[in-house]
Amino acid sequence: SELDKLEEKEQTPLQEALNQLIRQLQRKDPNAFFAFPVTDLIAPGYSSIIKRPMDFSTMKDKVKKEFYQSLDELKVDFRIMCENAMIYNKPETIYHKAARKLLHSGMKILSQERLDSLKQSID
Ligand SMILES: COc1ccc(Br)cc1-c1nc(N)nc2[nH]cnc12
Repeated sequence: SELDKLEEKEQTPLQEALNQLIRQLQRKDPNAFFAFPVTDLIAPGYSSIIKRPMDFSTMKDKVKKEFYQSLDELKVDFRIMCENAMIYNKPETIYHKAARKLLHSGMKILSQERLDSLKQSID
């Protein structure tokens, strides 16, 4: 019914774990450079250089739509997001540096040990 469509769907344990991880990762992006998609207006030619754009808002949308079947799939998108910034932006730029730093801290948050123990809590 119309009401059913409006009512929020219950989050699955996987969705809760994914959203928790995204919150932890976003805290490592204080400038919010990775909060929303990069546009060609912000970064000229971006869409012709970067084949797989990714950002935190897109990750959250994928969680909501249950596109992620595992925690590891989030790790793939996170790495792509950081690598995109290091491909498009030259090493001396603040965006390249922010991406390298974010990737480094994010890989700790998404370490195999952390994901394995989170997986236990989901099963
Ligand atoms: C959403 O992107 C931005 C938002 C605000 C501001 Br200021 C810069 C960016 C941005 N700019 C560039 N050149 N490369 C990026 N990689 C990820 N973010 C960016």
